[in-house]
Amino acid sequence: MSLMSLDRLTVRRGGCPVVDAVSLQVEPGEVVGLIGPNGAGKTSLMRAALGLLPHEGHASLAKMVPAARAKHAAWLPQGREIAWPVSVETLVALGRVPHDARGGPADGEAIDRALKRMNLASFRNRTATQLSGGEQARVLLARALAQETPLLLADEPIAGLDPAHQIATMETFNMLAAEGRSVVVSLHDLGLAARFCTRLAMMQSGRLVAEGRPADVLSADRLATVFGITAWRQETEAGLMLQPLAQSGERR
Ligand SMILES: Nc1ncnc2c1ncn2[C@@H]1O[C@H](COP(=O)(O)OP(=O)(O)OP(=O)(O)O)[C@@H](O)[C@H]1O
Repeated sequence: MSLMSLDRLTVRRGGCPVVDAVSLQVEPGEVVGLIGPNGAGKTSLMRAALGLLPHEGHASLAKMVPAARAKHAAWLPQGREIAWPVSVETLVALGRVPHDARGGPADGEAIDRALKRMNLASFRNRTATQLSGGEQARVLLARALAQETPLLLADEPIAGLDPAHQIATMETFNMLAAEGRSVVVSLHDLGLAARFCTRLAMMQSGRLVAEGRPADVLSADRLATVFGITAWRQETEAGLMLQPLAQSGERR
């Protein structure tokens, strides 16, 4: 059974479709990378999919009542503002609000798992607002992980993380997929998208222009016409290795 289903999802802003009739299914065990240049519509697509933006077409999550949706899908938005000077543990515990365990052992275990997954166990008692930008980003992702939902939607979760934590975060997404959960993640790092996503959905000007295996989606032609770049690319046993090299000037 699909964890998320979009059928001709359309979002209009100022009369223009910024998401244009996108259809996408997400099955259990997938890490779906949403890629595309700035302004392609990635954030709008995820927000509309969650019912956070007015839209046309069908979005399965948007149809759910909020209490059920919060148990089904966690959301990590692009904005990383932490408003209150609470401890890291308190902030991560907010991820348990949709569940009914009322601070019992099940909540404690979920919080521990999320802190461990984001390598934050030693930060547990630190004040969240006093952490570095990258550390705060990891805490907010831990809060989403503590929700322990079948589906996680994350908007540029590795932006601002150091290389080790970027890789660790992508590995965490792969671990969730191995457990039968799924992640939809927007990314600008095409190299990490190629290596760690099981499937890529490429957007351009609101439209889904390609979808499938990273090695198929990230063709030299699409890198030129959608992103305006050339790249070194090689298929290996570990997946597609890709390094952007230069602007190609061919972007349409
Ligand atoms: N509140 C708004 N009002 C009008 N237009 C908007 C609004 N928010 C976004 N847009 C427009 O919608 C389009 C898609 O924006 P969106 O944020 O979904 O793109 P994105 O692919 O996530 O971009 P980025 O990679 O830069 O984060 C852009 O052209 C943007 O200018």
